Amino acid sequence: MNMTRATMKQNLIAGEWLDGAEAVPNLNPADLSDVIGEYAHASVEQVNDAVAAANAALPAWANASPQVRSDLLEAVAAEIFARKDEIGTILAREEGKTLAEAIGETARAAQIFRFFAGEAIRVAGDAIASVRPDVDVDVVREPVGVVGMITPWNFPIAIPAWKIAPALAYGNTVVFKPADLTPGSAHLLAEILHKAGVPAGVFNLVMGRGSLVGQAIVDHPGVNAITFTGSVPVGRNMAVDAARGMKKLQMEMGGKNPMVIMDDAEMDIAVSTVLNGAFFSTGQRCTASSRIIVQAGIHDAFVERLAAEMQALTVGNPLDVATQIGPVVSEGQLNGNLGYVDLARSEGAEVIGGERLNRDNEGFFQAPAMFVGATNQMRSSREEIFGPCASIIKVADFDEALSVSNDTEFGLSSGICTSSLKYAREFKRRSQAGMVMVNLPTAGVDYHVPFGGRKGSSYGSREQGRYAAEFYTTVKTAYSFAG
Ligand SMILES: NC(=O)C1=CN([C@@H]2O[C@H](COP(=O)(O)OP(=O)(O)OC[C@H]3O[C@@H](n4cnc5c(N)ncnc54)[C@H](OP(=O)(O)O)[C@@H]3O)[C@@H](O)[C@H]2O)C=CC1
Ligand SMILES: O=C(O)CCC(=O)C(=O)O
Repeated sequence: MNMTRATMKQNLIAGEWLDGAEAVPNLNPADLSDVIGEYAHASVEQVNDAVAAANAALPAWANASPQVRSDLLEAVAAEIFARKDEIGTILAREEGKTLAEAIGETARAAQIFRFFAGEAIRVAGDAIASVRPDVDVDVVREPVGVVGMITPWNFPIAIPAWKIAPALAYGNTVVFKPADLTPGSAHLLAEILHKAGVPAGVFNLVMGRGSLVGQAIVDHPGVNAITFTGSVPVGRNMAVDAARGMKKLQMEMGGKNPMVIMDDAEMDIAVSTVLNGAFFSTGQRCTASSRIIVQAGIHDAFVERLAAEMQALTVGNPLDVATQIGPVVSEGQLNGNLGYVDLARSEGAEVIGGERLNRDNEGFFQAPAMFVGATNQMRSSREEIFGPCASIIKVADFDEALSVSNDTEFGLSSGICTSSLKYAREFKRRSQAGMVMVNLPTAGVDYHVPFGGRKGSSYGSREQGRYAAEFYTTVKTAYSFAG
């Protein structure tokens, strides 16, 4: 590999760009001959330095005027917007989603920074009458402190944006570890924050493996709060470690999201909703529809239409404009997906699609898959696959559809396609999920409203929108007696 130190992307610690303990090349999952860059993995000592810098920078940033914080976030938003094609191209190359999806995600990151530029100047409290005479009670929101952030590879700029923007808006300082598979978009975001003038130590980037760099952040006594998005197993262990250190914690994890198709659904809407929700972004969305629960009367016609349209999807290089489905993010993830395809078959489902596809330069391509005739008891219908695979489960009526849809350890997103107001209303009320969609895909959410789930999918308060303040601020109740 013809790489020089000059191309290496460094960590940002205390306002300085620094080499790490080792430099690791990152490859394009669609084309293994494409080396996107060489990224510096931070050492544990560097994590300690980043936490120290974040603590040192905290008092000044927490007391900076809201206008200063707002201006910074606005500048970051403007720069991301201006460079969205360039950033989107790196994102598509490192993660594998299509260029259109990658540019769309980048624009969404910019919108998130712009939204929190506004929120920074809207931090409000309460003046509450005391039960005692001549006593005033003020309830104010203050920053939580140093926030450690650990993010996954599947939304490598939007998820960091929806953690970093509110953290900075509310006066916190940040130590951020992006996913090892997708450091490129995170590094560009760090460059933009630095260029926009984020004070030294207020924002720190430490790249590297979760087991080392991520764990060092979670275990560090100088970190006050942890926000994590990723898998359930990693999240479970992290929760124990964070609780041991008495840290505030927010976690968004997996899903096995149901999409109910009722007999009275509009067929075009049902098919396009499932194509998008189950297979776009290669199914690599925690909000992806992975259990399609179909009422008996529409089942066969729906399956026939969906199979035809799924098989017509163009799988290929994300940089080709004709591509609708890019590669799986890594060989490990691809092998996991293929294992679930075999499992579904062995459990008795009829598998349509799902095979590995050979393309130039040994990319990790897989045909989207439907597991027809699945039951909700099959492991392939219960465990998160995180790939372009959906179980198709036939049910008799609305009550069975609702019961199957809630019969899962997860509770992130759910949906129903129906033309009945009664079913739509009942589903919205009784679905055990944090986000419920009617005639819309389970994935693809707005950037300014709460995001998060229930049961095994989430822990702690919501991300995004004004609800993010719950995590990124702590409430102080101040009493005063004028004498
Ligand atoms: N609910 C939600 O909002 C979302 C949930 N997800 C979930 O994320 C998963 C896919 O993402 P994936 O990146 O594979 O998830 P992982 O849980 O494997 O990794 C997530 C992040 O945690 C890091 N990490 C791993 N081990 C540790 C550790 N011991 N201590 C601290 N950090 C650690 C990873 O580092 P490393 O760089 O080494 O991988 C990565 O940065 C899916 O299960 C998906 O459902 C994804 C997006 C959104
Ligand atoms: O569905 C979305 O828009 C975002 C969901 C997300 O963050 C994810 O799937 O990882």
